[in-house]
Amino acid sequence: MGACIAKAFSPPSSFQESTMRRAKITVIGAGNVGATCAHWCAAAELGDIVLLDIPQTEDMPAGKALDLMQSSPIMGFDSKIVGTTSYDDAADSDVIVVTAGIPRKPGMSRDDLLSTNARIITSVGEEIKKSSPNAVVIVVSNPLDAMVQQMWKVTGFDRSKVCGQAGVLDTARYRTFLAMELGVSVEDISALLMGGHGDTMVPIPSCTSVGGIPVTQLIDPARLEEIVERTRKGGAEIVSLLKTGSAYYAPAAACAQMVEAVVKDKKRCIPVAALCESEYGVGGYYVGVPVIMGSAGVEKVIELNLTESETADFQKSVDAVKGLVATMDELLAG
Ligand SMILES: NC(=O)c1ccc[n+]([C@@H]2O[C@H](COP(=O)([O-])OP(=O)(O)OC[C@H]3O[C@@H](n4cnc5c(N)ncnc54)[C@H](O)[C@@H]3O)[C@@H](O)[C@H]2O)c1
Ligand SMILES: O=C(O)C[C@H](O)C(=O)O
Repeated sequence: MGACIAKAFSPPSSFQESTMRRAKITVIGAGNVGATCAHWCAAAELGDIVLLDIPQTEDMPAGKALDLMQSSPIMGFDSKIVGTTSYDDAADSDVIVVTAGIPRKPGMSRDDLLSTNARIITSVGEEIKKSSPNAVVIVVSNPLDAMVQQMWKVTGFDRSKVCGQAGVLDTARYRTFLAMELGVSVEDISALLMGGHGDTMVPIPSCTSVGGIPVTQLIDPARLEEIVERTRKGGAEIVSLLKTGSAYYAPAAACAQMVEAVVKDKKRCIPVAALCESEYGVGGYYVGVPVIMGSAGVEKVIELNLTESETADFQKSVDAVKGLVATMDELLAG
């Protein structure tokens, strides 16, 4: 009888000592956006995931990580997910998504989060600098453009390694509304929005098409402006519906797309909050622009020829970001 019992599987040592390793993805902030981002990244098997939150949350990150792991046999993924409150577990991450911070509630603007979240980003940035000096850092916390600027300043990382998620989400909202308007597949809509993650975001109609057809041939200017306006206020629309916080499914999916661009070196051409120096004459601020994103992070900022009115709107958006960064610097100095 004993001879029939199979021996416990013991992999050959070459299996155990494999030098291949999966990407290490850390998501900081295990709340709505963070946990959902971990979910999308695991489901797409982008790498092994560390879900990190503050010590006050005690076992919450471990609970969410274990719950996610237990979905793996059903969903069919082998990513490992660890929940923690210690940066030791996040050491030497390849990609870090930062969702730490408070979300807004109805009646608040993203800018109302500035003071609290700037302090949170400062402390998170100091930990990242120590524990994962080679990571590509994708900031999500709001107000986005100021938070990513602060993360870059605190870590001192190369500008290619620190970026912000906003444009992928804003563009996805725009594509969703255009598809709803035209009754076509979202997959056939290609669009670009630039500028800050706020009410001043700038649509670029010459870069918006439906199955290759310029959108301006399918939707009249007045209706298109209404759709753009709904997109600009897309975050507030979700906040007013949810009442307890802000959007997370689409934002988390947007983060996962950026993580995928890095871990698979996809060279995606997507809108990202990137540090623009001479580009677009911005002079050292983070703002949403089209970039090439791959394993090195933001590998190139693409400079477009904008029309006169697009340039004026983009400048207005950049000025709003500069004003917010100045206020943040004063708050942090005070
Ligand atoms: N850029 C975007 O497109 C976008 C989209 C959605 C949300 N957001 C922003 O993302 C942030 C998170 O939103 P949410 O809905 O996940 O909020 P949430 O409250 O559900 O989760 C935030 C988590 O961050 C944690 N946290 C706080 N301080 C921390 C620290 N120092 N270190 C680690 N973790 C910390 C909290 O404990 C909490 O679990 C908000 O600022 C929100 O405005 C941005
Ligand atoms: O609107 C918010 O506060 C969250 C996020 O920036 C969004 O656009 O959904």
